[in-house]
Amino acid sequence: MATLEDYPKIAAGKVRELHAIDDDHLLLVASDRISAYDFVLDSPIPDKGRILTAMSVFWFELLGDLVPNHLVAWDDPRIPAEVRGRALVVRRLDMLAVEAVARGYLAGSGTLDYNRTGAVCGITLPPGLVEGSKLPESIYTPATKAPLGEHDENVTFDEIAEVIGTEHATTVRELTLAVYRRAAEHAAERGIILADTKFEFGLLDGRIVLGDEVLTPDSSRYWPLESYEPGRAQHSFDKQFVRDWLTSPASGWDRASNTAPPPLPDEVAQATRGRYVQAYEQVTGRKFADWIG
Ligand SMILES: C[C@H](c1ccccc1)n1cc(-c2ncnc(N)c2C#N)cn1
Repeated sequence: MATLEDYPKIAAGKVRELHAIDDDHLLLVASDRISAYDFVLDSPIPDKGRILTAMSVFWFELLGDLVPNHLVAWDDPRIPAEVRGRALVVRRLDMLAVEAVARGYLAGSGTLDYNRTGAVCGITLPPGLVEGSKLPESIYTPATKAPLGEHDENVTFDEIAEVIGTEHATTVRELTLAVYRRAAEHAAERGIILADTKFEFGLLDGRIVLGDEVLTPDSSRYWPLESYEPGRAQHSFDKQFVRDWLTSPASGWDRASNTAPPPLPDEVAQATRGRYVQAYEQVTGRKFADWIG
């Protein structure tokens, strides 16, 4: 059985790592780390890596008829025991330099751009929209990847086409919107608003293939349908307990101080685990207890 040390680390994000298995395969590892307010917290959320990995596997299977993907295996002897259930064997792709974002609702940087310009990524939106507004139709709002810890930069379709070519830029836009719309419809039927999501695509033998994690609460905004109310920041399905505790007097933390947040109380970490489990079971109809690792 392989161990993680056998696989050289080739990339690291805030909460994930990417290792090389061989020339054609990578190991995509999800940790139990959680980030909030642009900080990676000291406190892990038990099983977060396994839950989000199980979610990606579900979505890859559900959406496989819309777009080919890089997933090779999730239960495989190449996966070290220490990361089993929170690691995927994936095909090595030639990644396209675009953060392929689809938005069905106005939030975050989308609201910021809209308030400044009336548009997002060059797409003019109707007047009168507010934080959380549902858009008349979902839109493609690509971004360029920023260095670790900085926010990606929203750009226009033409700016992306300059970088990856019009043909690939067009295919990425079509796939991003089609996959998001299908996923958002599935989630909405199960009481979860998928407000937006970010995909990464790569080339494999000249074909465009969906990579990375997909449609997880780390790559998407998950809002509980029952508390949806345009005009304010929406409750995060998974991160709201963490945000509420960190911004409460109980934490003793001052968000404006730009100092690292304190560790979470166990009950906040456990309640957050519960929200990830609930999101998984609500979206997939599967029991997390049945997942490996
Ligand atoms: C942004 C993301 C990342 C993940 C984990 C940690 C840091 C970054 N990433 C994914 C690849 C990548 N490269 C080639 N083939 C692939 N199949 C993938 C994937 N997935 C490169 N970077």
